[in-house]
Amino acid sequence: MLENVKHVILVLSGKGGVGKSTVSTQLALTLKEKNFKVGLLDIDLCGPSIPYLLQLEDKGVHQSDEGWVPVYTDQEQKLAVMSIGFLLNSRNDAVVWRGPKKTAMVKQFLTDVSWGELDYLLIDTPPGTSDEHISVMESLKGVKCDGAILVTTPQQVSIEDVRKEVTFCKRTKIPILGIVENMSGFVCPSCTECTNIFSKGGGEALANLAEVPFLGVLPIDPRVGALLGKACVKELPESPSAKTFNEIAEKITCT
Ligand SMILES: Nc1ncnc2c1ncn2[C@@H]1O[C@H](COP(=O)(O)OP(=O)(O)OP(=O)(O)O)[C@@H](O)[C@H]1O
Ligand code: SF4
Repeated sequence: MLENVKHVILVLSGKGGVGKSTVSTQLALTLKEKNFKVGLLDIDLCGPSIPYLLQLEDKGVHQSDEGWVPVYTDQEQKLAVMSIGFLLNSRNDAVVWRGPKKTAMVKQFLTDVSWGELDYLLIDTPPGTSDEHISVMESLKGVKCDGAILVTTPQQVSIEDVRKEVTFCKRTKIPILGIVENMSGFVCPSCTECTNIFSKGGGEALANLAEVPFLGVLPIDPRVGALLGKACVKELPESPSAKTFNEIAEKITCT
């Protein structure tokens, strides 16, 4: 139920493993730190990683008269989370479903979860432009979707895939809020020097080419990978990643 959800934002990536779930999770935690009421919906049915990234793997959802009650990360109920991972018996269980069943599940997530009042609902999608994306777009018809954040890494192959996502968004008329370049350089844990392992600036170049906003760069920072449930902006406030997460949150919340 999205009636009382003010803003819906999709997080997309063309390729797997580029850090889309990390960006979704940290963005949700950043918005929570800024005192917004936030929801995080993980519709990556085959590889749900949000329960792990938020250390909620032992949690389950239950049904109420109003629908599925999401899992809250905190007592004040400022961050609500829903994932297929909460419905599986074990983290080793796999979802081996065909398209129509996946589509039905995604629709159910959008219609049957009792989100309550939310300022922002972030939807972490599976990589690519598959059934799940298309069904989310269909289910979101009539719902105000603010747009999509596209996550890429600096390598050419990832940039090419995100280019397809740009085309997908334009075709399905989803506004693009901007592109984030993740794993852009490596922050050494010993001296915090940032070294560019791969080429840099591909995400920004693509953003310029596609005429969409560039939201910023996030370096590979082992400290960020290890945060698991903790907000980067709170735990590592001086880090380059915290700066970028704050900037992205500001850009999103002022539109
Ligand atoms: N900026 C970063 N610094 C350090 N580690 C990172 C960073 N971004 C992502 N990671 C790590 O890389 C791995 C993959 O990230 P994540 O699960 O967010 O990717 P994804 O794009 O959502 O993958 P999937 O294909 O499962 O959807 C995780 O172990 C995560 O902790
Ligand atoms: S980045 Fe810093 S700590 Fe890491 S190897 Fe280089 S100089 Fe040493």
